[in-house]
Amino acid sequence: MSSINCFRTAKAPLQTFASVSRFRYSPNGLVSVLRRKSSPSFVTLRVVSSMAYEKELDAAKKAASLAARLCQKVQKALLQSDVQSKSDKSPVTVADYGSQAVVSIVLERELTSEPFSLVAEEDSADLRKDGSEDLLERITKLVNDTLATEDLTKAIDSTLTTDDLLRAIDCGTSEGGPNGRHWVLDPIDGTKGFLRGDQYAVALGLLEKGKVVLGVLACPNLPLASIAGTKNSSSSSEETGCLFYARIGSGTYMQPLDSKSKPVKVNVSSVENPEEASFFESFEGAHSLHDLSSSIANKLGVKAPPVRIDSQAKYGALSRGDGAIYLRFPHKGYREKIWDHVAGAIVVTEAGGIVTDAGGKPLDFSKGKYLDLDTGIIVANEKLMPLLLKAVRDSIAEQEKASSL
Ligand SMILES: Nc1ncnc2c1ncn2[C@@H]1O[C@H](COP(=O)(O)O)[C@@H](OP(=O)(O)O)[C@H]1O
Ligand SMILES: [Mg+2]
Ligand SMILES: [Mg+2]
Ligand SMILES: [Mg+2]
Repeated sequence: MSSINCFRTAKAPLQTFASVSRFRYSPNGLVSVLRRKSSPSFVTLRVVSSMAYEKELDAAKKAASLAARLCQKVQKALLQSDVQSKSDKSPVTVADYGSQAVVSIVLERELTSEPFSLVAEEDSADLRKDGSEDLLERITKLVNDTLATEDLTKAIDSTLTTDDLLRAIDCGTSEGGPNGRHWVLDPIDGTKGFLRGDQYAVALGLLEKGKVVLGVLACPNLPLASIAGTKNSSSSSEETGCLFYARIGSGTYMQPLDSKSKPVKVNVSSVENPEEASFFESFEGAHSLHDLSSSIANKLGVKAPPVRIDSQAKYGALSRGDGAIYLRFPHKGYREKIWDHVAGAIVVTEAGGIVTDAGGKPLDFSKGKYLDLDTGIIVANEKLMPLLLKAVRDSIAEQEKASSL
């Protein structure tokens, strides 16, 4: 077992190190593992910096909050004509495109010093088709109005043209992958929830060499108060609008979306007895096998009915302990996208939760746009996870046996 002198900043110049192998996470921030040429078994962990990604996080919070402001405006005035159905039949709205443009413009202006790679859900193909001119004008106006409400460090020298808008939307065509730095954006996660007037989120994360290093979730319709015990949170009349954010090694925080009031550090539920636990799942039965989730919950001994809400707002609610478990089992053949989970995953893990696939493997965001995983995604705290994994295994085995008869 190689001895590791933890967290001493490497004194020797880098060339004496044979290799700087993969990054590791530590309470002190991102560390790199350095192996000396002279004694490869002796490694030095170098704290890359406990303040790593601070300016990226500030930019991400600003971008997601501004994009959420645009979405709130559209949701309020949502006209049926704003709903376009993309070739893949999922409804896409003016706000989806506007939100993606705002995020890429703000990130590019706030982080000028580095190459900018964005993996995002939307692209401009439908907006470039004949007959989309009016829609394009409306989105451009919406984005200009939204940007004008914020003093960006690099002021926008002139209002955006429709070409600028298309370019901003198409910034998001990176494929991601295991090398370098990639922003990952879902401009509106939970489009169906958005159209229904329920939960949705602007979800923005950052990958460094395939690992999530920061995430922001802007959840305009999520109540600031806990939604524990509610069925799907949309009936609440309390103050709504939450911004969750997390940076590797630095915990998860939540603040009201529209105010500068002090953020509070949040932690996942500490429930150890499954009978006292509650679980979250997709509102949409088309997105997750509700019967499998309920059989797992029964096996686990969970008494409370599921809380069904749209989008990664579920990860935000879990990070502050509103529920203890999240179960997501897509129907056969569906491939999860990384933008549906990057931001939510780190918001939960930095709040003390565990996010894995149904086989207990951590999610691998380094393989491009898709998450190839075993069956589904499960989230719980450290105490419940072993029990949950067993209940998942047993339920899936039962279902496979029943379907083979
Ligand atoms: N058949 C399916 N199975 C699982 N997820 C699906 C799905 N069809 C769409 N989704 C994804 O589920 C996301 C919403 O998650 P949730 O079900 O938790 O609300 C959608 O994000 P968008 O709304 O950004 O398209 C979409 O990417
Ligand atoms: Mg979609
Ligand atoms: Mg999504
Ligand atoms: Mg989306």
